[in-house]
Amino acid sequence: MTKPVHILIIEGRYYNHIGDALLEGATRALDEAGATWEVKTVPGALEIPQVLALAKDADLFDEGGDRPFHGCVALGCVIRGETSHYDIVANESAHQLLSLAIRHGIPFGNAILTVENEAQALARADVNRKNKGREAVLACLEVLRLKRAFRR
Ligand SMILES: Nc1c(NC[C@H](O)[C@H](O)[C@H](O)CO)[nH]c(=O)[nH]c1=O
Ligand SMILES: CC(=O)[C@@H](O)COP(=O)(O)O
Repeated sequence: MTKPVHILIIEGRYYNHIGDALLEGATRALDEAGATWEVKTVPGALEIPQVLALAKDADLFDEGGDRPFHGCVALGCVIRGETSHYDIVANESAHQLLSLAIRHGIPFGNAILTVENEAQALARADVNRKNKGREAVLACLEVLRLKRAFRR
């Protein structure tokens, strides 16, 4: 029997209520796909690429492993403040995550919201509205499907 797809969710919890909604959307989508997952929680978006790098260094994406991860989904929310810090957190988190994903062939879906205000964040996290947690899961699973197809 083939093992179910196993996904590493790394979530930044800078805004807890937004995080709850993103995680609900992501895990529901994984359930529907018959996938399993493990969640690692960090304070903010800038810690998410660090954890993905550490997981890669620990060989957790190695298909030969006992319980490898087949992909990664990042959840988080960056809301613009008064200073330029927003640009660093928003751009660096996305850039570093994509770089790691591409360099190491890790199927990856990004639901780190980058928004102007809380209302925009709520609309995008809410499972009954834009449901970006789900969108990131579906993107990750689609890249995994293509990765496997390329190897055949
Ligand atoms: N302002 C936001 C942050 N900032 C925190 C950083 O991500 C990081 O935790 C801190 O600089 C310590 O290294 N993080 C978010 O996820 N969202 C924000 O809006
Ligand atoms: C995106 C952020 O880091 C943000 O919360 C920072 O706010 P500020 O620019 O007002 O310090």
